[in-house]
Amino acid sequence: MADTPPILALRDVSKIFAGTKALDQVSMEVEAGKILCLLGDNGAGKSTLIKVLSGYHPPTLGTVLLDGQPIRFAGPREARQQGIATVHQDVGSIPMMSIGRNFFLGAEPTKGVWPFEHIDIAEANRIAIEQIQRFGITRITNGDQLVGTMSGGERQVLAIGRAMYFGAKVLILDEPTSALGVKEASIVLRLVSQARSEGVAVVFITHNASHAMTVGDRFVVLIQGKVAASFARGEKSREEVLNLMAGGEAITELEEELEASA
Ligand SMILES: Nc1ncnc2c1ncn2[C@@H]1O[C@H](COP(=O)(O)OP(=O)(O)OP(=O)(O)O)[C@@H](O)[C@H]1O
Repeated sequence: MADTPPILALRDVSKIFAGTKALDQVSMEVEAGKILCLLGDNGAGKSTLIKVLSGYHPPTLGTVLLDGQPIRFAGPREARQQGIATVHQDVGSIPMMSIGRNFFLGAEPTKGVWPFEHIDIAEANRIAIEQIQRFGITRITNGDQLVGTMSGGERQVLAIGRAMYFGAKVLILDEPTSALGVKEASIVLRLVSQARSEGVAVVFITHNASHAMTVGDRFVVLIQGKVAASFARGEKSREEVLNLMAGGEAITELEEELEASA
C-alpha cells in the first residue's frame, strides 16, 4: 500500500512583500495525529506561515499541498471548509457573549420549523459545556455564563474544543500558551496532546521552547523566513533548541559578555 501523504504540506514556499522575503523556500509537512511545533523569534515569519497555511496569503512562489494535491486556496473560508482551523492567541471570543452562543457563533442548533424556527439555546449550552468538560474544564457547568468570566486558558480550550467539535483536520494554534501561567498552559498543552490522540494534525506555533518540547513530535525552527532546522522529538536538547531559536550567536555572545563581566 502506498504511503498516505501528509494532510498539509509546503514545498519551497516563499512569500515576498514589497522587497521583504517573509518566507524563503520553506518546505514542511503536517501529519495527522502529530504535533508539529513551529518555533521562531519575533519577525521570523511565523505569522506569515500561518497565513499561507490557513489560506489568507497565496504563496509568491512554491506550492501548498492538501492530501498530496497542489491547492491554491481562494481564501480562509475555503481552507476552513477543507478542515483547516486556526485559533489565534486572542481566540476571537466575545467577552459579553455566553459560552453556549460563543461555541456556535452563527452555527447554532435550531428548534422548530420555519417560520417558527429559533435557536435552541438549551441545546447549544448543553453541547458547549459537554465539550469543554471533555477537555478538562469541569468547574464551568452553565453555558449561559459569559465568556468574559473564563480564564485565558479556559478560553483557549473553548476555542480549540470548538474547532475540534466542528471537525477540524488541521488545527493551527498561534501562540496558545504564551500569555498563560504555568497551570493554565498545562491545561492547553494537555488538550493539544488530546487533539493529537484523536488524529488531528496540530501546528503549534510558539516561541516557548519548553512548551513545544513538552508535546511536540516534530520541530521546525524559522530564522529570517528560512527553515533553520527541522528535527524529530529527542534529536536535540532544550538548550540546542533555545540556541537555534536565538540564532545561536546572539546567545553565545551574551553568555561570553556575562561571563566576562562576572
Ligand atoms: N503584509 C505585510 N507587508 C509587508 N511586510 C510584511 C507583511 N507581513 C509580514 N511582513 C514582514 O515579514 C517579516 C516576517 O513577519 P511575520 O509577522 O511573519 O513574523 P513573525 O515570526 O510572525 O513575528 P511575530 O512573532 O513578531 O509576529 C517581517 O519582516 C515583517 O515585517
